[in-house]
Amino acid sequence: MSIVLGENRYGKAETRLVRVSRDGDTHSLIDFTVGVALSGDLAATHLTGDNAGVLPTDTMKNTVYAFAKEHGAGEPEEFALLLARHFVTSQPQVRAARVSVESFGWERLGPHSFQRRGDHTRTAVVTVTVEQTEVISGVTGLTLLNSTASEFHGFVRDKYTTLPETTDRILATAVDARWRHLTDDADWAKSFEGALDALIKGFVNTYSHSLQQTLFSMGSHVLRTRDEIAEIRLVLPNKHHYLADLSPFDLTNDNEVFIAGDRPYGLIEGTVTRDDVPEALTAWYQ
Ligand SMILES: O=c1[nH]c(=O)c2[nH]c(=O)[nH]c2[nH]1
Repeated sequence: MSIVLGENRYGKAETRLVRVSRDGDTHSLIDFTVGVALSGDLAATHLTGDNAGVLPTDTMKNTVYAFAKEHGAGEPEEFALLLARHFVTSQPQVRAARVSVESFGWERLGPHSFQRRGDHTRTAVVTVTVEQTEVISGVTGLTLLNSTASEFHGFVRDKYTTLPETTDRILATAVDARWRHLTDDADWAKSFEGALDALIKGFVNTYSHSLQQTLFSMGSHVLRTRDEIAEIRLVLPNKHHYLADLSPFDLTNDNEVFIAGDRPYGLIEGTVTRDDVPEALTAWYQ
């Protein structure tokens, strides 16, 4: 038996970047958390401690800030592409760079005043290898609720099943979605807004018999409306709302008073894809 080094990568996680752009008294704001992970010919440092091929993670962090000054931060996908391409083209031992960006929205309150938006976070993950580039955009924490138009019945029952069937329930989730682009060149802002709108419309306009059905409908709606997107992965927690039992107080409850559940929660996950698109790079699966 011999012991060998398996897959590895290294980088700087969660570099916090705020970039202010000044146009006279009117400022604009970009707020990113950036992750960099590099892989390639890095066996020596693991096997012998020879660091000749190791670009320090501290340098990666510095590069994020220097690029924000030199190039501006721009759209998350654009900034991630710039950084990933830089590491692959400037470091011969680096074969792949994965740059992730979480972008936090700030709503304008005045020329130089802002309010942090808490309703969702935009994400981008770019992987650049010597041969290929892959751009994944996404959203997390997009919380949606339909107070009706949701049923759940006809499911399997065994001796442990207690869940009552329902033809009218609250359906709520916090959407965590990632979608893979067909190319590395798009109007990223427009594409994101379009995909977000399609996800929301898909949720709102689906009469649901399960969160699984809603997932497929949301994903399909994105692919039908956005030609530049190859496939989409959705992770949807089922934010259960339980009907409160008001019978001890001689009160009826016609789907009006609910207990918002916390844990545990159902977790519905799925990919919706076009059947004619090329295979994803590994970044998709991480
Ligand atoms: O939409 C749902 N899908 C399920 O698989 C499930 N399971 C469950 O208990 N409630 C629900 N709701």
